[in-house]
Order: sequence, then structure tokens, then C-alpha cells
Amino acid sequence: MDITTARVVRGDDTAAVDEALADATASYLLDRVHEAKVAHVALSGGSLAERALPRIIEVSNDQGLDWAKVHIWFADERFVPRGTPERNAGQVVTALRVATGFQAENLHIPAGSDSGMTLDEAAADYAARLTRVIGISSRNRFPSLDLVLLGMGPDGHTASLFPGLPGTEVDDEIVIPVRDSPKPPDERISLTFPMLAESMRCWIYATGEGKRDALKLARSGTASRSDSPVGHVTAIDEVALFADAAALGE
Ligand SMILES: O=C(O)[C@H](O)[C@@H](O)[C@H](O)[C@H](O)COP(=O)(O)O
Repeated sequence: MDITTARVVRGDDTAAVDEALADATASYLLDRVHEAKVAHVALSGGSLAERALPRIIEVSNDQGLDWAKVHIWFADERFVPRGTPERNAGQVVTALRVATGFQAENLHIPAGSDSGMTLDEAAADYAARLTRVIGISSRNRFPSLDLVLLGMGPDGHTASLFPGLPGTEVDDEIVIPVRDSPKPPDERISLTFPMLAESMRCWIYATGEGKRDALKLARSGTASRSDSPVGHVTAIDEVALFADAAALGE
């Protein structure tokens, strides 16, 4: 399943989309924790981490989610020093402070550029951590996340899979180092297409008119992986699109 056949959850505006995403995420995490006693979630930065995640946490708290059973991963992170404002992790750490019972050791942040690791080493380290903590599926050597929440850029990037960069062609790695990102900072760490494809659910979050053209191209199914990365996200169970009227071009 990909974005061309995705379930579309439409909101009139950003607030409506945030509400729908929070309800759906809380309900899915409650189910996963009930069934599997653990849930592994990855998310990207931007408005998803800044605006949607705090609401997800509020609604999940209200519904009694035991955050001690939830692991949080990053779909991508910027390779800059820890603690600097450019890190996506800052917003996530702040939001998680009010997640009832959340355990700090279940927050899995990729290494920063101050870690002493090179970019390549940091990417390999994150892949090893995913494999160690989640395990690998019997079908192949990829770990399987329960849920990946992905933002998208006006250029059609998602995670740090940017149009035209070699990372969009990678089929055999869990995590890649990204160089020459068109959006600063230029060095990043990102999950890959095959890693997303091994996730149970990938939900794409798109709000605002700025996403309209990239979303239209992605949903047309006519663009290549390199031209429209977000158009090529797949998942085992479900790809869903949470979008407002402006992003859908209505
Ligand atoms: O690392 C980054 O530069 C951001 O995380 C970026 O990839 C973001 O997720 C998308 O551009 C969507 O951002 P918005 O939802 O804020 O538009």
C-alpha cells in the first residue's frame, strides 16, 4: 500500500487534522500495548513534533495509555550537536515530559555530531540500535516499527529522503547518512524506504497550502521515487494520509 491507495483522513483545518491524528494514534497505541505489551513508534520533526505530538500525548494520557510501554524513535534527525535548537529531538523531549510513565531509556535519539562518531558511524549505530531493541523480522533482516508518523516538505521529501539525493535509491540499508540536504543542515540521518516498508503502519501528516503541489504529484502515482519520495512510502498494513483541505487542494 502507498499514498495512491492510502486511507485519507481529511480535516477542514490543521486543528481538525491534529485532533484526528491524536485520536487515531492513541487508539492504535492502546491496542498495540494491550496486544504486544510494547509499541515502537518513529516520527519526523517539523510541525508533527512541534504541534501534533503534544496533542497526541494529551489524548493518549486521557485514554490511559501506559507510556512506559512505548518506545520513541526518529524517522530522521539532523547531524548537529546534541542540545542545539536545530535538533528535532528537542521538541520531542519537551513534549514527552508530560507523557504519563514514559521512560527516558525508551527514547532513542540518533547520535549528534558532538558524539565523536562520524556521520557514517552514527547512521550505522542507529541501525544497530533499532535491530538490537526491536529485533528483526523472520522474513528479512529489517526491524519492524509499529507506527511511523511522517511529515512531508513542499518539495516532496519525507523523513530525510530528499528528491534527487542518492538516499532515495537505497534498498538494502536500515538507516542512511544523508549529505548535501537541500534543506539545512546538510548532514542528517534517516530511515530508508525499505525500513519504512517493514513498518506496520506509516501515516503521513500534511497540512497547509504549501504541501498542495507535492501532495498532488505524490498521489498521482506518476512520479519516480527520486522525484516524489513521499509518494513512495509503503507499509505492511496501512499507509494513511492525515491532511487538511488546503493540502488536499480543496
Ligand atoms: O528535519 C527537518 O528539516 C524537518 O523535520 C523536516 O523534514 C520536516 O519534517 C518537514 O519539512 C515537514 O515540516 P512541516 O510539517 O513543519 O512543514
